Amino acid sequence: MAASLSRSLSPGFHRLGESIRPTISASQISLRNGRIDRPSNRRSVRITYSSKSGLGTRASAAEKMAAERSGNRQVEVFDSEEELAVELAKYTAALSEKFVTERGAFTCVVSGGSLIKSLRKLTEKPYVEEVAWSKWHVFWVDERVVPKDDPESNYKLAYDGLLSKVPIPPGQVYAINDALSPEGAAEDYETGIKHLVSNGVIPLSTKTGFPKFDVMLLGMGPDGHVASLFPGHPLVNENKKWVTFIKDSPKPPPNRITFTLPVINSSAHIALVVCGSGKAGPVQAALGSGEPAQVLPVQLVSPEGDLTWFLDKGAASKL
Ligand SMILES: O=C1O[C@H](COP(=O)(O)O)[C@@H](O)[C@H](O)[C@H]1O
Repeated sequence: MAASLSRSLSPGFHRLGESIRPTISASQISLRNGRIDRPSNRRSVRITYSSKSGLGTRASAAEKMAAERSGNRQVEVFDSEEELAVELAKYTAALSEKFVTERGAFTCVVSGGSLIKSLRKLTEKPYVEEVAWSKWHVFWVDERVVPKDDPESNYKLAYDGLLSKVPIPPGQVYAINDALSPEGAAEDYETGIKHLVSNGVIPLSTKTGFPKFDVMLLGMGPDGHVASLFPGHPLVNENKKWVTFIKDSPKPPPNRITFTLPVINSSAHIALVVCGSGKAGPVQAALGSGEPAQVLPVQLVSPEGDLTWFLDKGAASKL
């Protein structure tokens, strides 16, 4: 496992519970089995929903079990990506404070893609100075098996956009070994996580026996893929491994490793961050009344902890 950067220790962050939300008309939102909650002092629409997924009638038993998990589900819709980014930084910093206070470490899993740009506010004041970066442990939910300086590398994306700008100790940034084959890199990443489980950095879920990360900050592709789990691909059904590989990714590059759904769904918190009207269809399938031709991976994201959707108006336009 590789590491990437180093700087000094920062004091803890103390902003839990503060709230600044953007404006959107509640009349723009409707949701099957959902409830719109818009207190007068809030500037975004918050939707709390009781239906755990939009799986419809085609769901398998495993899919329905995932849909029955018990954490809170919340949807936040923002007027713009800029406003979403402000709130995402606040959410992430608050979770960092919570877990650092509770257990002295914060395990944060990131995806690649547009998510990283939406984390940019963490590199600005007050977060850059006040978050307890020295306690962070950073992982990738998926990674392309390419060199770390390749433009396709999720590590490079995160390094350039976030990790090079905040003082996380290099030994706590867990990149893949890109010198290995996809099979080897997946096995190596899983071995590294097992080591951190045995060290007590990552707990195991008492419900599932899979590693329980504090937060996963996930993006979603326009086809409804999350991590490198693509619609209709057999990897979606992997239920034993923690990390697996794909050599025929429909989105280039073809060679990738990815966390499996049981690991994703064992998380304490998941943020699904989705922007743009090009992604409104899968958002509708997961949260609204859409019935896609096949079950989409995003519909199977159902953590035992809390799930918060961060949507801009475009992504929420079909709700
Ligand atoms: O290939 C990937 O795509 C997804 C979605 O990316 P986006 O740019 O459409 O947000 C990303 O979440 C994943 O980590 C990445 O490997």
